[in-house]
Amino acid sequence: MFTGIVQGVGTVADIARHGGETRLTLSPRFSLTDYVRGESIAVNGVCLTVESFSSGAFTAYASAETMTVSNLGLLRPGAPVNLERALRLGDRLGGHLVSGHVDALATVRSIRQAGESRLCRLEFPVRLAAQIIPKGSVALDGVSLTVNDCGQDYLEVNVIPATQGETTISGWTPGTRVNLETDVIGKYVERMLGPWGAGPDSTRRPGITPDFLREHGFGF
Ligand SMILES: Cc1cc2nc3c(=O)[nH]c(=O)nc-3n(C[C@H](O)[C@H](O)[C@H](O)CO)c2cc1C
Ligand SMILES: Nc1c(NC[C@H](O)[C@H](O)[C@H](O)CO)[nH]c(=O)[nH]c1=O
Repeated sequence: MFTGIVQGVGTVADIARHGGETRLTLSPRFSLTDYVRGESIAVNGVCLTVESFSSGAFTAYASAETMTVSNLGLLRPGAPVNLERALRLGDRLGGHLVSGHVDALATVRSIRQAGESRLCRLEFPVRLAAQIIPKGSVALDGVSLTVNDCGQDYLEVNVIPATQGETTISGWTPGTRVNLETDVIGKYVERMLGPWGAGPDSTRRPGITPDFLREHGFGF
């Protein structure tokens, strides 16, 4: 688990393709020394397992699925990535609970300056709409952000100067593809509500209607 409080940026040092799978070598641009083989590190919000490490870099092996679902498949040598080590029990939960399982790619549609902040609007697949709510949290490229505003296929986040300075978000431009992880609690709530959930219009299930109640013995 992670919290979406990115610890620093790293550089993609090497990309070695093995069919659809890929071995990534990543160099943190900050001090990261006490690695443990097998530990989890979120790279742009994608949970990866540390395979090997040296003083200035570590390697992780990404599956074909991971490379397809996330933007790791779009990276080129020299690209910057957000890095976060796994949450240690007892640490402050400064962001929100992030699993490191990316749900989909979102696309940056517009960026507006608002004072020193940047209002970024991104488009996401409609199937995720029920899991994204105003003032809820999302992880975008592994960064925990509050949803300012949202609709069926878009969300807007306000990126403050500190976050711009400590993450790759300063490099976003319209068209940038970003890893989106929705709030894990929203996923469970949606699943538990099952057929009664309020999905997006295109997938809406029947809901609790007077007819539904009558059919199930709640006559009135
Ligand atoms: C603890 C943990 C470790 C993971 N390690 C890897 C890994 O080494 N390589 C990989 O391709 N995917 C790994 N994944 C899955 C990966 O994060 C996932 O496929 C993408 O986030 C897309 O959903 C891991 C997931 C978790 C939760
Ligand atoms: N919730 C918002 C944040 N949170 C802080 C970032 O997650 C953090 O700065 C980053 O992970 C680097 O450590 N930042 C915002 O700009 N906007 C938010 O809504």
